[in-house]
Amino acid sequence: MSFSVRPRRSVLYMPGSNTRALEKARTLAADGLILDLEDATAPDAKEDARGHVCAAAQARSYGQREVLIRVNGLNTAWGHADLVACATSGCDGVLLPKVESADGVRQAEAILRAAGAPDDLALWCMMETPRGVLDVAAIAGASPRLAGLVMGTSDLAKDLHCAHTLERLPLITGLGLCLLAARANGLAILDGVHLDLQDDEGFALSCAQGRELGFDGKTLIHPKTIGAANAAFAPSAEEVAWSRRIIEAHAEAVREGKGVVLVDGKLVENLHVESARRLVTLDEKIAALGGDLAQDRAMGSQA
Ligand SMILES: CC(C)(COP(=O)(O)OP(=O)(O)OC[C@H]1O[C@@H](n2cnc3c(N)ncnc32)[C@H](O)[C@@H]1OP(=O)(O)O)[C@@H](O)C(=O)NCCC(=O)NCCSC(=O)C[C@H](O)C(=O)O
Ligand SMILES: [Mg+2]
Repeated sequence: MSFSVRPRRSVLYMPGSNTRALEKARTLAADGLILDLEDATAPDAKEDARGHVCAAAQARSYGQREVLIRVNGLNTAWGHADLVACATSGCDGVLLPKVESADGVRQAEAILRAAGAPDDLALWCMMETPRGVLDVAAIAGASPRLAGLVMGTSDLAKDLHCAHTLERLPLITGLGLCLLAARANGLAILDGVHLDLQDDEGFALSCAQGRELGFDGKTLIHPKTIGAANAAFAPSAEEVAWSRRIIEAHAEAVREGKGVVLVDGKLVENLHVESARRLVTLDEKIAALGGDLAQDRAMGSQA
C-alpha cells in the first residue's frame, strides 16, 4: 500500500464565525486548518460564517497550510448550501461531520460534483458516532475523493457514555478500527482534540500515544498547542539518522545479492526500508516548509 506523504502534524480548528481567528491562522505554524461551520459556529451565525470561510479559502492566503472546511450535516438546514458553497471555494478539502455510511459520503460527493467541484477537491470524514465507526471500512472506500478521516473523540465519548481518561482505553477500539480502515484504503488519519487547554502533560501524552498508534497528526483547538503537536508527530533526529543508515545498509546488501542485513544486531528487510523511506520523506517535507511555518517551527508556536 503506498501513501502520499504530507505533514499533517497539527491541524487547528477555528470557528468560521471568528474572523479574528481566520485572520490569525495565516501566521500560525499549523500544518492544516479546519474552518468550522458545524459545532463551533452558533446557529444564528452559520450563514455569515459560510461567507467568511469561503472568502478566506478563496483568498488563498494560508500558504502551504492544508485548508479544510467542516460543513454542517446534510440532515441540517445548512448542510446542502455549505457543500455547494465549498465546491468552488478553493479549499483543499471538505470535512463531513458525523459520517455514518458510505451512502452519506456518496450523497455529499454528488452534491459537490453537481456544484462544479474540481477533481482535486478532497473529501474528509469525521468518525465520531458508534454507527460510523462500525461502518468505517465501507465509508473509507466510498469515494475516490476521500483523502482522510478525522477522529471526533468528544462526540464518540458522549455517545459511548465513556470517560475521557489519560490512557484513552475506552476509545481504543474505535481509534483502532478507524486506523485500520484508513490505512487499508491509503487514507490519512488525524487524532481527536484534547479539550483541557491547561493540561499540558495530558496533551503531550495523548500526542505521544496518537503517534504510537499510527496517526498522522492531531486536531487542535488552540494555537498554543501547535508547537507540541508539531514536535510529537515529527520524526526525531535519531529516527531520521537510523532510517538513513538502514536504507544505505540494505542497498549495499542488495548490491551484494542479499535481501536482508543486520544493522546493530537488528534485522533489516525491505519492509523496514519502506517505512524508513516514508519517514525520511516526511522529515524532508517538514524541513521544506517555508516562511513563517519554518520560523514558527524553530521557535515553537506562540498564540
Ligand atoms: C477555546 C477558544 C474559545 C479560546 O479562545 P480565546 O479565549 O480567544 O483564546 P485566547 O485569548 O487564548 O487566544 C489567544 C489568541 O489566539 C487566537 N486564537 C484562539 N483560538 C484560536 C483558534 N482556534 N484558531 C486561530 N486563532 C485562535 C485568538 O484570536 C487570540 O489572538 P489575538 O487576537 O492575536 O490575541 C478558542 O481557542 C476556540 O474557539 N477554539 C476552537 C474551538 C473549536 O473550533 N471547536 C470545534 C472543534 S472541536 C470538535 O468539534 C471536536 C469533534 O467534533 C469531536 O466530536 O471530538
Ligand atoms: Mg464532533
